[in-house]
Amino acid sequence: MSFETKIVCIGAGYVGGPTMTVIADKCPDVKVTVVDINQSRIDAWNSENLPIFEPGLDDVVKRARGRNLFFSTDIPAAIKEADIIFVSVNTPTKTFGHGAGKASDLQYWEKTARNILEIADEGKIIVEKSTLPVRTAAAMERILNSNDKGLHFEVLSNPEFLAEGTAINDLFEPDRVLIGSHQTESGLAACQKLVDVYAHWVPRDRILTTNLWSSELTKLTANAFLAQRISSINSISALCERTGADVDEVAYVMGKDRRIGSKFLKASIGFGGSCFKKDILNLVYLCGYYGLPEVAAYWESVVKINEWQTHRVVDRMLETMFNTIAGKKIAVFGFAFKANTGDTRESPANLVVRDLLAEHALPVVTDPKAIPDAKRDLKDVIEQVSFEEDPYKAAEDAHAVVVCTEWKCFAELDWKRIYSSMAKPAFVFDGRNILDADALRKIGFEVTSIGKGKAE
Ligand SMILES: NC(=O)c1ccc[n+]([C@@H]2O[C@H](COP(=O)([O-])OP(=O)(O)OC[C@H]3O[C@@H](n4cnc5c(N)ncnc54)[C@H](O)[C@@H]3O)[C@@H](O)[C@H]2O)c1
Ligand SMILES: O=c1ccn([C@@H]2O[C@H](COP(=O)(O)OP(=O)(O)O[C@H]3O[C@H](CO)[C@@H](O)[C@H](O)[C@H]3O)[C@@H](O)[C@H]2O)c(=O)[nH]1
Repeated sequence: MSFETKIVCIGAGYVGGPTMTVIADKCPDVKVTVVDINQSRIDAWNSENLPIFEPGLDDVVKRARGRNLFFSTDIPAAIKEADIIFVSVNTPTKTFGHGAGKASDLQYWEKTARNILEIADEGKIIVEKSTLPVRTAAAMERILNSNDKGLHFEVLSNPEFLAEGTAINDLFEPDRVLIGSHQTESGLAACQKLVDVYAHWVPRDRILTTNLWSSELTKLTANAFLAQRISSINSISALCERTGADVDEVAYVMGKDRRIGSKFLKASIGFGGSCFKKDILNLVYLCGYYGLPEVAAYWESVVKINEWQTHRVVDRMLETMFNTIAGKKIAVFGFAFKANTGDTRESPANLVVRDLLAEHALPVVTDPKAIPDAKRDLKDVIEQVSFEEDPYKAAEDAHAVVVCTEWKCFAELDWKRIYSSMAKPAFVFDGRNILDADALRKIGFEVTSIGKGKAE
Protein backbone atom coordinates (compact mmCIF):
# COMPACT_ATOMS: atom_id res chain seq x y z
CA MET A 1 0.00 0.00 0.00
CA SER A 2 1.30 3.48 -0.77
CA PHE A 3 0.83 6.14 1.88
CA GLU A 4 0.37 9.84 1.23
CA THR A 5 2.24 10.94 4.34
CA LYS A 6 5.17 9.16 5.95
CA ILE A 7 6.02 9.91 9.54
CA VAL A 8 9.13 8.70 11.32
CA CYS A 9 9.81 8.99 15.03
CA ILE A 10 13.37 8.75 16.31
CA GLY A 11 13.25 7.33 19.85
CA ALA A 12 10.99 4.40 20.79
CA GLY A 13 10.62 5.11 24.50
CA TYR A 14 7.76 5.99 26.84
CA VAL A 15 6.79 8.89 24.58
CA GLY A 16 7.78 7.84 21.05
CA GLY A 17 6.14 4.40 21.34
CA PRO A 18 2.68 5.35 22.63
CA THR A 19 2.33 8.66 20.71
CA MET A 20 3.21 7.09 17.37
CA THR A 21 1.00 4.08 18.07
CA VAL A 22 -1.97 6.39 18.58
CA ILE A 23 -1.16 8.48 15.48
CA ALA A 24 -1.01 5.25 13.43
CA ASP A 25 -4.24 4.00 14.95
CA LYS A 26 -6.11 7.22 14.23
CA CYS A 27 -4.56 7.91 10.80
CA PRO A 28 -4.67 4.71 8.73
CA ASP A 29 -3.67 6.76 5.66
CA VAL A 30 -0.33 7.71 7.27
CA LYS A 31 2.66 5.36 7.47
CA VAL A 32 4.33 5.61 10.88
CA THR A 33 7.77 4.13 11.55
CA VAL A 34 9.37 4.29 14.99
CA VAL A 35 13.13 3.84 15.04
CA ASP A 36 15.67 3.48 17.82
CA ILE A 37 19.33 2.60 18.24
CA ASN A 38 18.36 0.14 20.97
CA GLN A 39 17.83 -3.19 19.20
CA SER A 40 16.28 -4.98 22.17
CA ARG A 41 13.74 -2.17 22.64
CA ILE A 42 12.71 -2.42 19.00
CA ASP A 43 12.54 -6.24 19.24
CA ALA A 44 10.24 -5.84 22.24
CA TRP A 45 7.98 -3.39 20.35
CA ASN A 46 7.71 -6.06 17.63
CA SER A 47 6.87 -8.80 20.15
CA GLU A 48 4.02 -9.76 22.46
CA ASN A 49 5.95 -8.29 25.41
CA LEU A 50 6.08 -4.55 24.81
CA PRO A 51 9.03 -2.75 26.44
CA ILE A 52 6.79 -0.58 28.61
CA PHE A 53 3.68 -1.28 30.67
CA GLU A 54 0.90 1.16 29.87
CA PRO A 55 -2.79 0.30 30.32
CA GLY A 56 -4.54 -0.14 26.95
CA LEU A 57 -1.34 0.10 24.90
CA ASP A 58 -1.19 -3.57 23.85
CA ASP A 59 -4.57 -3.46 22.09
CA VAL A 60 -3.77 -0.32 20.10
CA VAL A 61 -0.35 -1.65 19.05
CA LYS A 62 -1.97 -4.89 17.89
CA ARG A 63 -4.52 -2.96 15.78
CA ALA A 64 -1.94 -0.88 13.92
CA ARG A 65 1.33 -2.85 13.91
CA GLY A 66 2.18 -4.26 10.48
CA ARG A 67 -0.66 -2.23 8.91
CA ASN A 68 0.71 1.30 9.05
CA LEU A 69 2.82 1.11 12.20
CA PHE A 70 6.36 -0.24 12.05
CA PHE A 71 9.23 -0.50 14.55
CA SER A 72 12.75 -0.67 13.16
CA THR A 73 16.44 -0.03 13.80
CA ASP A 74 17.04 0.93 10.16
CA ILE A 75 17.28 4.63 10.93
CA PRO A 76 18.77 5.74 7.57
CA ALA A 77 16.02 4.08 5.50
CA ALA A 78 13.35 5.61 7.72
CA ILE A 79 14.84 9.11 7.55
CA LYS A 80 15.15 8.90 3.77
CA GLU A 81 11.49 8.19 3.14
CA ALA A 82 10.00 10.45 5.83
CA ASP A 83 8.05 13.67 5.18
CA ILE A 84 7.78 14.45 8.88
CA ILE A 85 10.40 13.38 11.45
CA PHE A 86 9.51 13.47 15.14
CA VAL A 87 12.47 13.45 17.49
CA SER A 88 11.61 11.86 20.83
CA VAL A 89 14.98 10.93 22.24
CA ASN A 90 15.85 11.29 25.92
CA THR A 91 16.97 14.68 27.22
CA PRO A 92 18.20 13.91 30.75
CA THR A 93 19.80 16.31 33.18
CA LYS A 94 23.45 16.91 32.37
CA THR A 95 25.77 15.08 34.76
CA PHE A 96 29.06 16.66 33.71
CA GLY A 97 30.71 19.96 32.86
CA HIS A 98 28.95 23.30 32.60
CA GLY A 99 25.41 23.25 33.97
CA ALA A 100 25.88 19.76 35.52
CA GLY A 101 22.91 18.81 37.70
CA LYS A 102 20.55 21.32 36.07
CA ALA A 103 20.92 21.89 32.33
CA SER A 104 19.57 19.45 29.74
CA ASP A 105 22.02 17.01 28.22
CA LEU A 106 21.38 17.61 24.54
CA GLN A 107 23.93 15.19 23.12
CA TYR A 108 21.34 12.58 21.98
CA TRP A 109 19.28 15.37 20.52
CA GLU A 110 22.13 16.88 18.53
CA LYS A 111 23.21 13.44 17.26
CA THR A 112 19.80 12.94 15.70
CA ALA A 113 19.97 16.35 14.01
CA ARG A 114 23.35 15.46 12.48
CA ASN A 115 22.06 12.03 11.50
CA ILE A 116 19.11 13.57 9.66
CA LEU A 117 21.41 16.06 7.96
CA GLU A 118 23.76 13.33 6.76
CA ILE A 119 21.07 11.09 5.32
CA ALA A 120 18.30 13.33 4.01
CA ASP A 121 18.33 14.17 0.33
CA GLU A 122 15.26 16.40 0.47
CA GLY A 123 13.95 18.99 2.92
CA LYS A 124 11.73 17.73 5.74
CA ILE A 125 9.63 18.85 8.64
CA ILE A 126 11.40 18.13 11.93
CA VAL A 127 9.22 17.97 15.02
CA GLU A 128 10.60 18.40 18.52
CA LYS A 129 8.67 15.88 20.62
CA SER A 130 11.26 15.66 23.39
CA THR A 131 11.07 18.26 26.16
CA LEU A 132 13.74 20.84 25.44
CA PRO A 133 15.11 24.14 26.72
CA VAL A 134 13.46 27.16 25.16
CA ARG A 135 15.26 28.19 21.95
CA THR A 136 16.56 24.69 21.14
CA ALA A 137 14.81 24.90 17.78
CA ALA A 138 17.17 27.72 16.83
CA ALA A 139 20.17 25.42 17.37
CA MET A 140 18.45 22.58 15.54
CA GLU A 141 17.78 24.82 12.54
CA ARG A 142 21.34 26.08 12.46
CA ILE A 143 22.67 22.53 12.31
CA LEU A 144 20.12 21.29 9.78
CA ASN A 145 20.20 24.30 7.49
CA SER A 146 24.01 24.36 7.49
CA ASN A 147 23.91 21.71 4.72
CA ASP A 148 25.48 22.35 1.36
CA LYS A 149 22.81 20.31 -0.45
CA GLY A 150 20.53 23.34 -0.66
CA LEU A 151 17.89 21.64 1.50
CA HIS A 152 15.51 23.53 3.79
CA PHE A 153 14.33 21.98 7.05
CA GLU A 154 11.41 23.46 8.95
CA VAL A 155 11.52 22.85 12.70
CA LEU A 156 8.29 22.60 14.72
CA SER A 157 7.81 22.22 18.46
CA ASN A 158 5.11 19.75 19.49
CA PRO A 159 5.68 18.95 23.16
CA GLU A 160 3.98 15.94 24.68
CA PHE A 161 1.74 16.25 27.73
CA LEU A 162 0.84 12.59 28.33
CA ALA A 163 1.25 11.21 31.83
CA GLU A 164 2.44 7.67 32.34
CA GLY A 165 -0.22 5.23 33.45
CA THR A 166 -2.90 7.16 31.55
CA ALA A 167 -0.96 7.71 28.31
CA ILE A 168 -3.41 6.08 25.93
CA ASN A 169 -6.38 7.99 27.26
CA ASP A 170 -4.36 11.24 27.35
CA LEU A 171 -3.43 10.70 23.69
CA PHE A 172 -6.92 9.72 22.55
CA GLU A 173 -8.51 12.70 24.30
CA PRO A 174 -5.89 15.35 24.92
CA ASP A 175 -6.83 18.56 26.75
CA ARG A 176 -4.82 20.24 24.03
CA VAL A 177 -2.22 19.59 21.36
CA LEU A 178 0.39 22.32 21.06
CA ILE A 179 2.29 23.12 17.89
CA GLY A 180 4.84 25.91 17.73
CA SER A 181 6.24 27.16 14.46
CA HIS A 182 7.93 30.14 12.89
CA GLN A 183 5.31 32.65 11.81
CA THR A 184 6.72 32.61 8.26
CA GLU A 185 5.04 31.24 5.15
CA SER A 186 7.02 27.96 5.27
CA GLY A 187 6.69 27.74 9.06
CA LEU A 188 2.93 28.13 8.94
CA ALA A 189 2.63 25.65 6.06
CA ALA A 190 4.60 23.03 8.04
CA CYS A 191 2.45 23.75 11.09
CA GLN A 192 -0.70 23.17 9.00
CA LYS A 193 0.62 19.76 7.86
CA LEU A 194 1.00 18.67 11.48
CA VAL A 195 -2.38 20.16 12.40
CA ASP A 196 -3.88 17.97 9.64
CA VAL A 197 -2.40 14.85 11.22
CA TYR A 198 -3.86 15.58 14.68
CA ALA A 199 -7.16 16.78 13.21
CA HIS A 200 -7.87 13.12 12.30
CA TRP A 201 -9.16 12.74 15.88
CA VAL A 202 -8.52 15.87 17.97
CA PRO A 203 -11.20 18.61 17.78
CA ARG A 204 -9.74 21.60 15.95
CA ASP A 205 -10.28 23.98 18.87
CA ARG A 206 -8.00 21.83 21.02
CA ILE A 207 -5.11 22.08 18.58
CA LEU A 208 -3.32 25.23 19.68
CA THR A 209 -0.67 26.91 17.58
CA THR A 210 1.89 29.41 18.84
CA ASN A 211 5.31 30.70 17.99
CA LEU A 212 8.20 28.28 18.50
CA TRP A 213 9.55 29.74 21.72
CA SER A 214 6.17 29.91 23.44
CA SER A 215 5.63 26.25 22.64
CA GLU A 216 9.00 25.14 23.97
CA LEU A 217 8.60 27.21 27.13
CA THR A 218 5.00 26.14 27.73
CA LYS A 219 6.05 22.52 28.18
CA LEU A 220 8.60 23.35 30.89
CA THR A 221 6.18 25.74 32.54
CA ALA A 222 3.27 23.27 32.56
CA ASN A 223 5.39 20.69 34.36
CA ALA A 224 6.75 23.28 36.78
CA PHE A 225 3.21 24.43 37.66
CA LEU A 226 1.96 20.87 38.20
CA ALA A 227 4.95 20.00 40.40
CA GLN A 228 4.59 23.28 42.26
CA ARG A 229 1.04 22.34 43.30
CA ILE A 230 2.32 19.07 44.75
CA SER A 231 5.14 20.80 46.65
CA SER A 232 2.69 23.42 47.90
CA ILE A 233 0.26 20.88 49.32
CA ASN A 234 3.13 18.77 50.66
CA SER A 235 4.53 21.77 52.51
CA ILE A 236 1.09 22.28 54.05
CA SER A 237 0.94 18.57 54.97
CA ALA A 238 3.80 19.16 57.41
CA LEU A 239 1.88 22.02 59.04
CA CYS A 240 -1.23 19.81 59.23
CA GLU A 241 0.75 17.18 61.13
CA ARG A 242 1.72 19.78 63.75
CA THR A 243 -1.72 21.34 64.11
CA GLY A 244 -4.30 18.58 63.82
CA ALA A 245 -5.59 19.80 60.46
CA ASP A 246 -6.17 17.08 57.85
CA VAL A 247 -4.42 17.76 54.54
CA ASP A 248 -6.94 15.75 52.51
CA GLU A 249 -9.78 17.87 53.94
CA VAL A 250 -7.86 21.09 53.31
CA ALA A 251 -7.09 20.05 49.70
CA TYR A 252 -10.66 18.92 49.05
CA VAL A 253 -12.23 22.15 50.21
CA MET A 254 -9.61 24.33 48.51
CA GLY A 255 -10.11 22.40 45.28
CA LYS A 256 -13.82 23.24 45.27
CA ASP A 257 -12.82 26.81 44.44
CA ARG A 258 -12.90 26.64 40.68
CA ARG A 259 -10.07 29.13 40.48
CA ILE A 260 -7.86 26.62 42.31
CA GLY A 261 -9.28 23.35 40.98
CA SER A 262 -9.02 19.93 42.58
CA LYS A 263 -6.31 18.20 40.55
CA PHE A 264 -2.69 17.67 41.60
CA LEU A 265 -3.41 18.47 45.23
CA LYS A 266 -2.88 14.97 46.59
CA ALA A 267 -0.30 15.12 49.36
CA SER A 268 2.28 12.38 49.09
CA ILE A 269 5.83 11.34 49.89
CA GLY A 270 6.82 13.52 46.95
CA PHE A 271 6.61 13.52 43.19
CA GLY A 272 8.81 11.27 41.10
CA GLY A 273 9.11 10.40 37.44
CA SER A 274 11.55 11.22 34.73
CA CYS A 275 10.08 14.65 33.98
CA PHE A 276 9.19 16.96 36.86
CA LYS A 277 12.57 17.26 38.55
CA LYS A 278 14.51 17.30 35.29
CA ASP A 279 12.27 19.92 33.68
CA ILE A 280 12.19 22.22 36.70
CA LEU A 281 15.96 22.07 37.06
CA ASN A 282 16.21 22.90 33.40
CA LEU A 283 13.94 25.89 33.96
CA VAL A 284 16.11 26.91 36.92
CA TYR A 285 19.20 26.69 34.73
CA LEU A 286 17.57 28.75 31.98
CA CYS A 287 16.51 31.47 34.45
CA GLY A 288 20.10 31.66 35.69
CA TYR A 289 21.41 31.74 32.14
CA TYR A 290 19.09 34.62 31.26
CA GLY A 291 20.11 36.55 34.38
CA LEU A 292 17.04 35.93 36.55
CA PRO A 293 18.42 34.46 39.82
CA GLU A 294 15.26 35.30 41.85
CA VAL A 295 13.07 33.40 39.40
CA ALA A 296 15.54 30.50 39.44
CA ALA A 297 15.45 30.35 43.25
CA TYR A 298 11.63 30.40 43.27
CA TRP A 299 11.39 27.30 41.05
CA GLU A 300 14.30 25.51 42.67
CA SER A 301 12.42 25.58 45.98
CA VAL A 302 9.79 23.29 44.43
CA VAL A 303 12.43 20.58 44.02
CA LYS A 304 13.93 21.24 47.46
CA ILE A 305 10.58 20.86 49.22
CA ASN A 306 10.01 17.66 47.29
CA GLU A 307 13.26 16.10 48.50
CA TRP A 308 12.58 17.27 52.04
CA GLN A 309 9.14 15.70 51.95
CA THR A 310 10.56 12.33 50.90
CA HIS A 311 13.23 12.39 53.62
CA ARG A 312 10.49 13.08 56.18
CA VAL A 313 9.17 9.53 55.69
CA VAL A 314 12.03 7.85 57.54
CA ASP A 315 12.27 10.76 60.02
CA ARG A 316 8.67 10.11 61.01
CA MET A 317 9.31 6.39 61.14
CA LEU A 318 12.11 6.97 63.64
CA GLU A 319 9.93 9.26 65.75
CA THR A 320 7.17 6.67 65.88
CA MET A 321 9.23 3.48 66.15
CA PHE A 322 11.16 4.30 69.33
CA ASN A 323 14.00 6.14 67.54
CA THR A 324 15.52 3.05 66.01
CA ILE A 325 14.77 0.92 62.99
CA ALA A 326 18.19 -0.77 62.88
CA GLY A 327 17.84 -4.48 62.18
CA LYS A 328 14.07 -4.14 61.65
CA LYS A 329 12.46 -5.56 58.54
CA ILE A 330 10.47 -2.84 56.75
CA ALA A 331 8.13 -3.74 53.87
CA VAL A 332 8.24 -1.13 51.12
CA PHE A 333 4.91 -1.29 49.25
CA GLY A 334 5.54 0.10 45.78
CA PHE A 335 8.66 1.19 43.95
CA ALA A 336 7.14 2.63 40.73
CA PHE A 337 7.06 6.45 40.76
CA LYS A 338 3.27 6.32 40.47
CA ALA A 339 0.56 3.69 40.05
CA ASN A 340 -0.15 1.88 36.77
CA THR A 341 3.38 1.99 35.47
CA GLY A 342 6.51 -0.12 35.86
CA ASP A 343 8.63 3.03 35.50
CA THR A 344 10.84 3.80 38.49
CA ARG A 345 12.76 6.81 37.21
CA GLU A 346 13.29 9.33 40.04
CA SER A 347 10.88 7.36 42.20
CA PRO A 348 10.68 8.68 45.77
CA ALA A 349 10.71 5.01 46.87
CA ASN A 350 14.37 4.88 45.86
CA LEU A 351 15.22 7.63 48.32
CA VAL A 352 13.10 6.00 51.04
CA VAL A 353 14.94 2.69 50.62
CA ARG A 354 18.30 4.47 50.83
CA ASP A 355 17.20 6.35 53.97
CA LEU A 356 16.12 3.02 55.48
CA LEU A 357 19.52 1.54 54.70
CA ALA A 358 21.25 4.54 56.26
CA GLU A 359 19.38 3.63 59.47
CA HIS A 360 20.48 -0.01 59.08
CA ALA A 361 16.90 -1.20 58.55
CA LEU A 362 16.18 -4.24 56.34
CA PRO A 363 13.96 -3.12 53.45
CA VAL A 364 11.89 -5.61 51.43
CA VAL A 365 10.51 -4.13 48.23
CA THR A 366 7.29 -5.32 46.63
CA ASP A 367 5.59 -3.88 43.55
CA PRO A 368 3.16 -5.38 41.02
CA LYS A 369 5.11 -4.12 37.98
CA ALA A 370 8.35 -2.45 38.95
CA ILE A 371 10.56 -5.11 40.57
CA PRO A 372 12.84 -5.50 37.52
CA ASP A 373 13.49 -1.74 37.33
CA ALA A 374 13.81 -1.52 41.12
CA LYS A 375 16.59 -4.12 41.01
CA ARG A 376 18.37 -2.07 38.36
CA ASP A 377 18.04 1.19 40.33
CA LEU A 378 19.26 -0.41 43.56
CA LYS A 379 22.11 -2.30 41.90
CA ASP A 380 24.73 -0.62 44.11
CA VAL A 381 22.99 -1.72 47.33
CA ILE A 382 21.36 -4.91 46.05
CA GLU A 383 22.94 -7.11 48.73
CA GLN A 384 21.15 -5.12 51.43
CA VAL A 385 17.66 -5.09 49.89
CA SER A 386 15.22 -7.98 49.39
CA PHE A 387 12.55 -8.18 46.72
CA GLU A 388 9.29 -10.03 47.00
CA GLU A 389 6.52 -10.31 44.39
CA ASP A 390 3.92 -11.18 47.00
CA PRO A 391 3.05 -8.28 49.35
CA TYR A 392 1.86 -10.70 52.04
CA LYS A 393 5.27 -12.36 52.10
CA ALA A 394 6.99 -8.96 52.04
CA ALA A 395 5.12 -8.01 55.23
CA GLU A 396 5.77 -11.26 57.12
CA ASP A 397 7.68 -10.52 60.35
CA ALA A 398 8.08 -6.88 59.28
CA HIS A 399 7.92 -4.16 61.92
CA ALA A 400 6.40 -1.68 59.48
CA VAL A 401 4.84 -1.33 56.05
CA VAL A 402 5.54 1.89 54.18
CA VAL A 403 3.32 2.61 51.17
CA CYS A 404 5.36 4.44 48.54
CA THR A 405 3.21 3.98 45.42
CA GLU A 406 -0.54 4.59 45.14
CA TRP A 407 -1.32 1.15 43.61
CA LYS A 408 -5.02 0.40 44.14
CA CYS A 409 -4.17 -3.27 44.80
CA PHE A 410 -2.46 -2.27 48.07
CA ALA A 411 -5.70 -0.79 49.41
CA GLU A 412 -7.50 -4.01 48.49
CA LEU A 413 -5.21 -6.35 50.45
CA ASP A 414 -6.42 -8.39 53.42
CA TRP A 415 -4.89 -6.18 56.10
CA LYS A 416 -6.05 -8.47 58.92
CA ARG A 417 -3.90 -11.21 57.39
CA ILE A 418 -0.99 -8.79 57.09
CA TYR A 419 -1.39 -7.69 60.72
CA SER A 420 -1.35 -11.24 62.01
CA SER A 421 1.96 -12.00 60.29
CA MET A 422 3.84 -8.84 61.37
CA ALA A 423 5.99 -8.09 64.41
CA LYS A 424 4.11 -6.10 67.08
CA PRO A 425 3.47 -3.28 67.50
CA ALA A 426 2.75 -3.26 63.76
CA PHE A 427 3.25 0.12 62.09
CA VAL A 428 1.88 1.40 58.79
CA PHE A 429 3.20 4.54 57.11
CA ASP A 430 0.83 5.46 54.33
CA GLY A 431 2.91 7.70 52.08
CA ARG A 432 0.02 8.10 49.64
CA ASN A 433 -3.01 8.24 51.96
CA ILE A 434 -4.68 5.39 50.06
CA LEU A 435 -5.48 3.14 53.01
CA ASP A 436 -8.48 3.31 55.33
CA ALA A 437 -6.55 4.42 58.42
CA ASP A 438 -9.51 4.01 60.82
CA ALA A 439 -10.14 0.44 59.63
CA LEU A 440 -6.43 -0.35 60.04
CA ARG A 441 -6.40 1.10 63.55
CA LYS A 442 -9.37 -1.11 64.45
CA ILE A 443 -7.32 -4.12 63.36
CA GLY A 444 -4.54 -3.00 65.70
CA PHE A 445 -2.08 -1.15 63.44
CA GLU A 446 -0.37 2.07 64.47
CA VAL A 447 -0.99 4.21 61.40
CA THR A 448 0.86 7.33 60.29
CA SER A 449 -0.56 9.18 57.28
CA ILE A 450 0.71 12.18 55.35
CA GLY A 451 -0.59 15.50 56.63
CA LYS A 452 -2.77 14.14 59.41
CA GLY A 453 -2.00 15.25 62.92
CA LYS A 454 -3.29 14.02 66.21
CA ALA A 455 -7.00 14.91 66.46
CA GLU A 456 -7.85 17.77 68.87
N1 LIG B 1 8.07 9.83 29.91
C1 LIG B 1 7.10 10.70 29.81
O1 LIG B 1 6.02 10.51 30.37
C2 LIG B 1 7.27 11.97 29.00
C3 LIG B 1 6.14 12.76 28.72
C4 LIG B 1 6.29 13.93 27.96
C5 LIG B 1 7.54 14.27 27.46
N2 LIG B 1 8.62 13.49 27.72
C6 LIG B 1 9.90 13.86 27.09
O2 LIG B 1 10.06 13.02 25.93
C7 LIG B 1 11.45 12.71 25.73
C8 LIG B 1 11.63 11.20 25.69
O3 LIG B 1 11.25 10.66 26.94
P1 LIG B 1 11.04 9.10 27.15
O4 LIG B 1 10.49 8.94 28.53
O5 LIG B 1 10.30 8.53 25.99
O6 LIG B 1 12.57 8.61 27.10
P2 LIG B 1 13.11 7.12 26.89
O7 LIG B 1 14.46 7.08 27.49
O8 LIG B 1 12.07 6.14 27.33
O9 LIG B 1 13.23 6.97 25.30
C9 LIG B 1 14.16 7.62 24.51
C10 LIG B 1 14.63 6.67 23.42
O10 LIG B 1 15.47 7.41 22.51
C11 LIG B 1 16.46 6.49 22.03
N3 LIG B 1 17.58 7.24 21.43
C12 LIG B 1 18.49 8.03 22.05
N4 LIG B 1 19.35 8.55 21.14
C13 LIG B 1 18.98 8.09 19.93
C14 LIG B 1 19.45 8.27 18.61
N5 LIG B 1 20.51 9.07 18.36
N6 LIG B 1 18.82 7.65 17.60
C15 LIG B 1 17.76 6.84 17.84
N7 LIG B 1 17.24 6.63 19.08
C16 LIG B 1 17.84 7.23 20.11
C17 LIG B 1 16.84 5.69 23.27
O11 LIG B 1 17.49 4.48 22.91
C18 LIG B 1 15.48 5.49 23.95
O12 LIG B 1 14.88 4.26 23.58
C19 LIG B 1 12.20 13.41 26.86
O13 LIG B 1 12.63 14.67 26.40
C20 LIG B 1 11.13 13.59 27.93
O14 LIG B 1 11.40 14.70 28.75
C21 LIG B 1 8.51 12.34 28.45
O1 LIG C 1 -1.64 15.19 43.27
C1 LIG C 1 -0.64 14.55 42.94
C2 LIG C 1 -0.36 14.20 41.60
C3 LIG C 1 0.80 13.49 41.32
N1 LIG C 1 1.67 13.15 42.31
C4 LIG C 1 2.93 12.45 41.97
O2 LIG C 1 3.60 13.24 40.98
C5 LIG C 1 4.38 12.41 40.13
C6 LIG C 1 4.10 12.69 38.67
O3 LIG C 1 2.80 12.25 38.36
P1 LIG C 1 2.12 12.52 36.94
O4 LIG C 1 2.26 13.94 36.60
O5 LIG C 1 0.75 11.98 37.00
O6 LIG C 1 2.97 11.57 35.97
P2 LIG C 1 4.08 11.87 34.84
O7 LIG C 1 4.03 10.70 33.92
O8 LIG C 1 5.36 12.24 35.48
O9 LIG C 1 3.50 13.11 34.00
C7 LIG C 1 4.00 14.44 34.14
O10 LIG C 1 5.18 14.62 33.38
C8 LIG C 1 5.00 14.34 31.97
C9 LIG C 1 6.37 14.44 31.34
O11 LIG C 1 6.73 15.70 30.97
C10 LIG C 1 3.98 15.33 31.41
O12 LIG C 1 3.80 15.07 30.01
C11 LIG C 1 2.67 15.16 32.15
O13 LIG C 1 1.72 16.13 31.66
C12 LIG C 1 2.90 15.39 33.63
O14 LIG C 1 1.71 15.16 34.37
C13 LIG C 1 4.09 10.97 40.57
O15 LIG C 1 5.11 10.54 41.44
C14 LIG C 1 2.77 11.09 41.31
O16 LIG C 1 2.58 10.06 42.27
C15 LIG C 1 1.40 13.51 43.63
O17 LIG C 1 2.19 13.21 44.53
N2 LIG C 1 0.25 14.20 43.91
